[in-house]
Amino acid sequence: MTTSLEDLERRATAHRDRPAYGHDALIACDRLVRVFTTDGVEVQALQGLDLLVTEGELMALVGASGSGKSTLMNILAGLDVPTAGAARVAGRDLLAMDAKARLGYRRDVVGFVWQQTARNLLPYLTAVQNVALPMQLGSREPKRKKAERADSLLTLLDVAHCRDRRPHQLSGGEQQRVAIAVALANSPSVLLADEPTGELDSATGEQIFAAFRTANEELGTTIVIVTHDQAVASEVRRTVAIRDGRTSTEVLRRTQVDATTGEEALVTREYAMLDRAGRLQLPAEYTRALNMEHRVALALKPDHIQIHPDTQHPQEPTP
Ligand SMILES: Nc1ncnc2c1ncn2[C@@H]1O[C@H](COP(=O)(O)OP(=O)(O)OP(=O)(O)O)[C@@H](O)[C@H]1O
Repeated sequence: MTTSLEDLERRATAHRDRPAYGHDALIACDRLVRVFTTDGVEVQALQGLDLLVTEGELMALVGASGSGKSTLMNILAGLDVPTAGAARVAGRDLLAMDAKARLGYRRDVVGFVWQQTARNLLPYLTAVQNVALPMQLGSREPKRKKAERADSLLTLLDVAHCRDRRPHQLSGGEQQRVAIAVALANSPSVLLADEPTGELDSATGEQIFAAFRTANEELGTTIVIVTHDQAVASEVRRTVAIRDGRTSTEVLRRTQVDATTGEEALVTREYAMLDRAGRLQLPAEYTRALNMEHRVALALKPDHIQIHPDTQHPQEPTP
């Protein structure tokens, strides 16, 4: 079959008119690359990472140590700049911001909660003073309004009783809940949290996760949590796994109501990410189970693609 000039023109027009990648996402990372060079040695922390997060989502990022999670979080937090690719958060281009725009971005667009409780709060300020501080640097609201907002955030996160205490007079869990209130002080579009339950026991970790859920449901804040905590990862609707500096698989969870019994059940489904070049990362446990290495056999079916081990097609002898 030959392709006419009209066909080519039609295809080119359709391609041009397609909305840009991630146009309706709040966070859009497109082939993000971050290379670190130390003593002449290059480390590719991010190797073309694609990630879309929609407004109002509460999602988790998981991955082995060194897979690039913190590198990604630092970029999204405006603390680091990618080497290549594109990243947009709430309409801001993270590669094109000058120092002033970056400062405004960190103050007004994103809030962050770090694993080390000590990094989140100033030790010589009380809880309510810690929450009020970003507001003083940020919005031009009257002082009374800011004080009211600081108190209502502490109440929302169930730490109103800690109002006049300094961080060392708070438990680890209370410190993290106050830290979430600080991160929400300037009503950011996105709240980023890097291992926020990492230093806490599992019961306290659950309380912290409940605080994130409250922030997401009550204030509509979009939340991205990096976690090793399986309990947190399995409570969110979407968990994205990062492997070798790329997003590899994604687990989506939804509640399904049985039509006859009316009972609710949680349905979980795992997906592999298809990047814009058509590359697919198969989960390591799948490829290991079927001894898939180097090459797999593909077959296109009407509604799916089959992937088989390369047993019928032995490897070409290497020269
Ligand atoms: N500032 C830096 N200079 C040099 N290499 C770095 C730097 N930051 C990170 N790396 C390297 O980049 C890779 C990704 O690191 P990153 O901290 O993003 O991983 P991670 O998934 O957050 O790991 P962990 O779960 O252990 O925190 C690692 O190989 C790390 O050694």
